[in-house]
Order: sequence, then C-alpha cells, then structure tokens
Amino acid sequence: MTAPEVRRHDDSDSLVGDVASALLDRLESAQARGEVPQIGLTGGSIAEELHRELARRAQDSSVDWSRVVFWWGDERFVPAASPDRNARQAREALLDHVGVDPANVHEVPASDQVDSAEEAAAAYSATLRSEGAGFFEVLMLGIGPDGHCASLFPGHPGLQARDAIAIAVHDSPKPPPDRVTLTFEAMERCRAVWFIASGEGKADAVARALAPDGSVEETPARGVRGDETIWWLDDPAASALPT
Ligand SMILES: O=C(O)C(O)[C@@H](O)[C@H](O)[C@H](O)COP(=O)(O)O
Repeated sequence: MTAPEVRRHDDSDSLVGDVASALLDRLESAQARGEVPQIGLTGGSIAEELHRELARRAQDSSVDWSRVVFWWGDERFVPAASPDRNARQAREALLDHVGVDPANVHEVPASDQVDSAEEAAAAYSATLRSEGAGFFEVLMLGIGPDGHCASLFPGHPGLQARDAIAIAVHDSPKPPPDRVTLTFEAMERCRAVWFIASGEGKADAVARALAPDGSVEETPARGVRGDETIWWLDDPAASALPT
C-alpha cells in the first residue's frame, strides 16, 4: 500500500477527461494481460459526468466492454426503476451505450426485489464472494462535503463493520436514507482506489481526508486505501490542501 497521490486539474472538464483516459488505459492494459478487469462504480454528480465521457470515448478506445465486470461501491436502497439508483444512472450514462455483457453487471438488489437493505447487502456480498474472486482493478469513489465515501458516513455504525463485504446503512444523512455499501475491509482489497472530487464544496473534506492526522470516524474517506490510492481533484476541490 502506497501513500495517496494527488492529481490536480484546472477544472472539472480536464479532471473528467483525465480520469476517463486513465481508466480506459488501465482497462486496456488489464485486457492485454488476458485479464477480465472488475471495476467498482460510484454514484454522484462527478461520476455521472465521467460515465458520459467514457461513453463518448468508447468508440475510439480498444477496451472490450463485454470483458469488463461492473460492481458498485454503494447503492441507494430504492426501487430498481428509481432515478435515485446509482445503477440506473450508470446504465443510462454508460452501460447502455458500450456493449457490456449483462452477466458481468452486478447490481445491488433493489427495494422492490428484496425485503430489506440487509437482505440486499447479504445477496451482494454473496455474489462478490462467488464471482468477484479477484481484486477490483479500480474502485471509483466520490467524497461528500462531510467526508463520507461510498455510503460510509461520519459517526455511523457502518464504520465499525468487521468481517463483512457489504452492509446495510440506515438514516443516511444524504438522501435516500436506506443504502448498501461496501465496507472498509472490502475496499482495501482493490488494486486501485480513485477518489474523484470537483468543486469548492469538497475542499474541506478533501483536506481532512489527506491531512497527516485526523479520525476516520469524522472523515470516513481517510479509511480507504487500495494498493494504489489516487485523489483526482480539480483546483477548487484541492483549494484547502497545503501548497
Ligand atoms: O450514492 C452516493 O450518493 C454515493 O456513492 C456517494 O458516496 C457519492 O459518491 C458522494 O456523495 C459524492 O457525490 P457528489 O459527486 O454528487 O457530490
């Protein structure tokens, strides 16, 4: 595990463009090695822009999207067709446009498919255990102004989860209140964790996440490290970092 690396960009367009290029390179390299890379998608506004950019560039890249396996770092526990679903957003912006193999898209069960977020978390964990045997090539994560990532929120019991891959979250301060999230332990198994943050509203959370001292209880994003951890930031999101 290496120290987190920060990559700064002038604005959100260049940020999204660079993350898209880096992700496509990484998928191409993994496929060139004969692997079927697994990636973890996230929800949120910058993720949506990234998904659209990836779809725009799909034609020009040599990534074989039918040989990429998709997971989510977290999901909102709402009906499958709800616009709040991270999976629906990713399907509309990316997956519906790039020729994925439906068998390689692993959504967290929705609230009209199972009875509870606990049941969804258990089913998602079981699928990850049986099908996600390898490591995620890249897990992408956003960060909230409060320092949350995936659906691990400051002061929430999920931060203490041990021996679990995915857990249910209730009373989320960011709506909707019921969610499913990967645990810190699961996220640590990723080859690369990429945080993507844009805008001044994220500046304090980013600075707290990268400060030499601080608590995971207060800033959950401090608790996630892959073999490689990169913070992709635009200048406003990086504006509270020491120069
Ligand atoms: O389902 C979600 O809401 C998330 O996965 C969440 O962790 C998100 O990535 C951040 O809150 C950043 O979201 P924004 O980019 O919209 O601020």
